[in-house]
Amino acid sequence: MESERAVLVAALLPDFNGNPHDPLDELRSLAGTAGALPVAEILQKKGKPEPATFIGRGKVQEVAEAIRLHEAQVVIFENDLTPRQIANLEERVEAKVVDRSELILDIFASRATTHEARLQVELAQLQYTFPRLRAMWSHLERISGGAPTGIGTRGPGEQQLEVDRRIVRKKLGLLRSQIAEIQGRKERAVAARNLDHFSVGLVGYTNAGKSTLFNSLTAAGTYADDKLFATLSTKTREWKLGGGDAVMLSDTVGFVRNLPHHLVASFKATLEEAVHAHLLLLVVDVSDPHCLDHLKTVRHVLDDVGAGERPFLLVLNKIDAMAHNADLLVLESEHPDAIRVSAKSGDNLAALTEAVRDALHGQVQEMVLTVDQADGKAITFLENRTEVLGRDYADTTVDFRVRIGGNQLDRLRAMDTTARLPGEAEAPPWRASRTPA
Ligand SMILES: Nc1nc2c(ncn2[C@@H]2O[C@H](COP(=O)(O)OP(=O)(O)OP(=O)(O)O)[C@@H](O)[C@H]2O)c(=O)[nH]1
Ligand SMILES: [Mg+2]
Repeated sequence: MESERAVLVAALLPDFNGNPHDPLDELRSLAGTAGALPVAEILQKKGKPEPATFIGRGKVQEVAEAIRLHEAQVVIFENDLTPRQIANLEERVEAKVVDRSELILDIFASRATTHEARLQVELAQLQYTFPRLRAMWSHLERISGGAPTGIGTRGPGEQQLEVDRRIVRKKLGLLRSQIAEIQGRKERAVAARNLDHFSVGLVGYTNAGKSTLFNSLTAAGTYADDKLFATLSTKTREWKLGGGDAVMLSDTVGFVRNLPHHLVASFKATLEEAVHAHLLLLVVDVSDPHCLDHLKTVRHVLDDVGAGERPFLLVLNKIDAMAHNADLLVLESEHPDAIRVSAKSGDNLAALTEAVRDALHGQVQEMVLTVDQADGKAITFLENRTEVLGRDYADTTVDFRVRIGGNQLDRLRAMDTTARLPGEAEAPPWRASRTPA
């Protein structure tokens, strides 16, 4: 299929949070990922958007000329537009107009390979379209010569709109319940797995090399590609660290600046799998001159999904392809424990493995657990699964002094025994297990 020729447009408002030196940098790669060929770029600095067309009248003219000159078929906006603005712009420039959210939704739609991801994208797209139905219809009416323009607004168009709305609402409900069902099943599986294993999540900006790293570390065949959002669904495999140690490693969807709101909402559960990981590997592509911005974005999204406080290791990837990068120096001074690797060549992956192994063993704590003397289940577990350093008998209870791994402790708690940890009843298991007894 031939690429659509695209004119890229950005209105730089005071709250613009992209790259000030190259404001269209990200939109360019998003457009390329969606299969468009950017042929012209138009910028406008503005204090606030024009209500009708977002950019000013003169700029609209410029866009229309660029379309003619470069024989472009589509205009892609860095900004999100209202349905009315899109309709107005399309009329004036005589080409299709797409905004940033639509573009990202489109990419996600083309990438969704699992059932769950397809449902999630469909939900996000419908949610995005829903408030636009009215504008879409009146727009259609206008370009079809203003079909049934009866008195006021109660024409067939309005009835059609109601029907459409009802259909969409029903469909939204159906999608939500289907997704909830899949996710419920998955959550239970993840929870069960996390009790048995130490889990590690790969997170990072899209195209950072997460899947490549995942493949190198687990010798698995996950789809890696030089495209944004190559991975939409979380994949988990065992990662053998050597010396009999193993953790569960998860590959996840990449992040990008200003992810459309609906997309974050419908992918929240997928992103939240990262929340449940015991350790996050935050992968940064240091061959990208904007890697500091990318890291900022990633931390932002992690905060959004409630994973901002998870323990993490910073992984500086693509050191083989690194040019001089001022951002890298900043990163390394702020994160002295960051690990430089090349997922592609395998360089320094041993150091990464070592760091994860440290994190795994760092979880082992010495603590005192009190159990009832009659609680055979707890006592058997402690005797067989932990290193018992001492036993102190009281009337009906016994205090075990043990060295116990965090996941062992979680498992013990899930078994519903009488084992208790003084003063930690309120704390979540993983935080608790890190607090020395
Ligand atoms: N030079 C170099 N390229 C790498 C390295 N690691 C990954 N790449 C390339 O970077 C591109 C993106 O890799 P992926 O592993 O798909 O990235 P990702 O983070 O999974 O991307 P999404 O799933 O889209 O978020 C691919 O073309 C990889 O071959 C590396 O260490 N060095
Ligand atoms: Mg990937």
